[in-house]
Amino acid sequence: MKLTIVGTGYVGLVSGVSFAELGNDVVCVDKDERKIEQLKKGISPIYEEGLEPLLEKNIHNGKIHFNTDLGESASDSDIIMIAVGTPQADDGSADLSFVWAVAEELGDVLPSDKRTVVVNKSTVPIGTAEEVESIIREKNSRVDVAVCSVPEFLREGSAVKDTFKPDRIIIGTNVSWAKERLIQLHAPLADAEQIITTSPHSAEMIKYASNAFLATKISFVNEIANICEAYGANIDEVVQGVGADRRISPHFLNAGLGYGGSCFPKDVQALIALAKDKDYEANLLRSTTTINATQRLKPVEILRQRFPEGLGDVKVAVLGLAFKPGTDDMRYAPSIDIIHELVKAGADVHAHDPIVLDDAAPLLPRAVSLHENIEQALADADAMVLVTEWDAYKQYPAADVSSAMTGKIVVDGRNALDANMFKEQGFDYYGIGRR
Ligand SMILES: NC(=O)c1ccc[n+]([C@@H]2O[C@H](COP(=O)([O-])OP(=O)(O)OC[C@H]3O[C@@H](n4cnc5c(N)ncnc54)[C@H](O)[C@@H]3O)[C@@H](O)[C@H]2O)c1
Ligand SMILES: O=c1ccn([C@@H]2O[C@H](COP(=O)(O)OP(=O)(O)O[C@H]3O[C@H](CO)[C@@H](O)[C@H](O)[C@H]3O)[C@@H](O)[C@H]2O)c(=O)[nH]1
Repeated sequence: MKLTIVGTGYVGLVSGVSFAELGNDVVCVDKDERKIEQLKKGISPIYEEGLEPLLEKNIHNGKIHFNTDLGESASDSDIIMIAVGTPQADDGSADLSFVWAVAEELGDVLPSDKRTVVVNKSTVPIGTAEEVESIIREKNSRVDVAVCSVPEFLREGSAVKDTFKPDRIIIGTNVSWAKERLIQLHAPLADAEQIITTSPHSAEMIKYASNAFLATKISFVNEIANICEAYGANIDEVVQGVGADRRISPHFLNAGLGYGGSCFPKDVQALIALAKDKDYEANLLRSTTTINATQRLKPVEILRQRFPEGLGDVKVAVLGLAFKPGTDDMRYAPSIDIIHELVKAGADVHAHDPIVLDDAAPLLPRAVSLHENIEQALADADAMVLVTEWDAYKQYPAADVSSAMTGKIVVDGRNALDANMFKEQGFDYYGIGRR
């Protein structure tokens, strides 16, 4: 099939490369000329395992092309996917201006003599597919188009794997020819029972509900971890016991510094705003966000207690800047808030990340020192705070941490370190819900 994908962020690029790998002819379009120039050379603008080899291979095979102009491929495509950003607006709702702009453009370029499926892959409020279709039809009343919702569920850091091994594919449309075409496109990726067809409204809600549930699961386990701490119970043992109930499952129950990234924070806010538009107060989701905002500052709270005289001149090594391992994405990363708070309190902060340093700098206070190797960040530190659980940190010997640092305080914000190893080295170890 011939596909055009609009937007080459995580979703557009990973989908484009994956559908090309499956034998489709793909054109990825982005307004960002610099990105398109890089992509034409096989350079991925994002760090994502397994993406660049697939990109190079499919450029070489001629299955994927890149363009800044939507018009060139749109008139010839069987399916056009919208994968542009839907960031958070000031009132918490989803800012749909990029989606509306693409809809306007599609109204100008879609042909009247060919059936085109337009797919919304971006995460958007209920009713957006309908609205995109009316914008297109207002511009061209003779157009033969069906606008559908096929939300994306990939995770950063495992995006390629998730695309080729999805738990489910949601196809939201009430138009039978569009449904058939979309089932045919996605069939190589999933078993028939994994392909769930719904109305566009339900598909749009499935995406928000999935992210809101997962975010709430994280805030739930963090709340339980905080209560564990107060009473001396251990969250690892508690999760093992709770997660053994198959109705709950042990997955996505890692206590830590809460969720960050480009999706959960904005999507939970967008769902709260969507409910409010219909006069419904989403109280559970509000609690999810409140717990999350407090949780990320736990390391600062712990250090304040350890240094009651204040953090002035206390040297703190912060390990990990990206919002999670396996990505260079800094969007809503806990490290940003933690470092800002530490610097505000007068601490001398030295940070490290194996992937993201230069791109992180503009988001951090100027006073922070960024280091390319772990040893430099740890040198003479009074305390170490692990923010992102990169393998490099998990594998770093406690004895080496001990010899590099002056102090003996370690705050393991992701419960990723071996507490006993650190205790054996004489450290005061602080985990989340585990001591
Ligand atoms: N990042 C993820 O892991 C993920 C996963 C699932 C769903 N989503 C959702 O998918 C959507 C895209 O997310 P992302 O992280 O890939 O986005 P992103 O913001 O990283 O990238 C979007 C791209 O779209 C381009 N763009 C904007 N307007 C354009 C236009 N009119 N024409 C052509 N290109 C245009 C931008 O230049 C940018 O390169 C969002 O709604 C997001 O919530 C993201
Ligand atoms: O048990 C857990 C699991 C995750 N996290 C945190 O939650 C955030 C999100 O993690 P993850 O879901 O792995 O990454 P994302 O790439 O943000 O993916 C989420 O957001 C995407 C965008 O909508 C969806 O497509 C995915 O299905 C959904 O998992 C990160 O900060 C993690 O550190 C925890 O604190 N505890």
